[in-house]
Amino acid sequence: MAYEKELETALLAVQRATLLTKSVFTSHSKGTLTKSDASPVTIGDFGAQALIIASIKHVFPEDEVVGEEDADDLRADETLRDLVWDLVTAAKLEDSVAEDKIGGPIKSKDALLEALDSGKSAGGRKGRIWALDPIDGTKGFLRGGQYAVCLALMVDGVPTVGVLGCPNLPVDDKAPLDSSIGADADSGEGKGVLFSAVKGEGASSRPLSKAGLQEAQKISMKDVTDISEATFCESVEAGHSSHGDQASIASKLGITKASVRMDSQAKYASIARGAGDLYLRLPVSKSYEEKIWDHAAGVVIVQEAGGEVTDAHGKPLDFGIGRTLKENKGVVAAPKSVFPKVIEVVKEVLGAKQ
Ligand SMILES: Nc1ncnc2c1ncn2[C@@H]1O[C@H](COP(=O)(O)O)[C@@H](OP(=O)(O)O)[C@H]1O
Ligand SMILES: [Mg+2]
Ligand SMILES: [Mg+2]
Ligand SMILES: [Mg+2]
Repeated sequence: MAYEKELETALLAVQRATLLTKSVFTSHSKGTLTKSDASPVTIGDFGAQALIIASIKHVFPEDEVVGEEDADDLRADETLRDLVWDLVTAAKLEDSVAEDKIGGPIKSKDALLEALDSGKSAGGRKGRIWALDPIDGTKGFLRGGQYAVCLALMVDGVPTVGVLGCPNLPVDDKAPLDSSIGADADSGEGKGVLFSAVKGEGASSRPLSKAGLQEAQKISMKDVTDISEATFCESVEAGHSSHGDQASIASKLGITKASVRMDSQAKYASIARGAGDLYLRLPVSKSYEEKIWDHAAGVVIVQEAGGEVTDAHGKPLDFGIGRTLKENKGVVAAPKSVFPKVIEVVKEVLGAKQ
């Protein structure tokens, strides 16, 4: 199997970091700050990024990382730094062999800051670069809804290994999606999944565990024959994608079921396992550039589960031009069989607005 060590490292790193985020949700104040773009960030985001980068650098010291967060806020605030330090030292996998594989605990507060600051790669078309979103859907995380810990290895600008930790999705790949999934999904019995894919080798899911890795099972998208029966997923946040355009597209496709709204790349995971069918993310603003860490892992998982993903104009997403998808606008993901129909209608709806 290709990229075996990369996949194992990514799975263990994401598993450990996802446990950290759960511990923030249940027992700490979330230490929420507001970033310069007015979006929230928490001690969970900082802790998860530091732990994942430390894991990657332990196994693959030469690899670069494009990570969403950095250590500026922690360098400026000792109390915040101490909170994150307590979190990362408590987040250990119970299986010591697994924990050792990703380097064991972070050694010092300086090492914590260094790891957190090692996600500053500019990205690019050459070599091995990891794209990391320590908590995707921070707003969902704060609400007790869906969120995901997201990590992908890009090789020469192409997402090649992808892992998503989704603590609030049901373990059962067949569990039906309904609108409550995005609203009140706090982790309980039967929740918590790790999704993964390696290019050319299919996609899998496995239950999240506190120890080593559980056994995986293959996942695939649903074989949609009648598009009007499809379930479509979209963001909870109206500021992240155009609910209005998405409703028009669904209506033109003959879809009568309400959309399932959920935060984060849990949307990619949910369509990849066939719980939903389509993911529509139509832009709300002309100037916003989608970030590579918001999509890289989800895209390879959907592709390997039998789906196609492009931007709203039908252009392939180009992950090789930096930290953002600046040559693309919006995202559309669907099973291959119905993708041409979906993108035709997306173009129609966008065209009518010109
Ligand atoms: N105007 C905008 N358009 C599209 N995406 C946006 C946006 N503003 C923020 N985002 C991104 O939307 C992500 C969440 O996506 P979703 O709506 O699918 O949950 C955020 O990730 P973070 O939560 O990691 O910051 C953020 O990067
Ligand atoms: Mg963010
Ligand atoms: Mg994100
Ligand atoms: Mg994030």
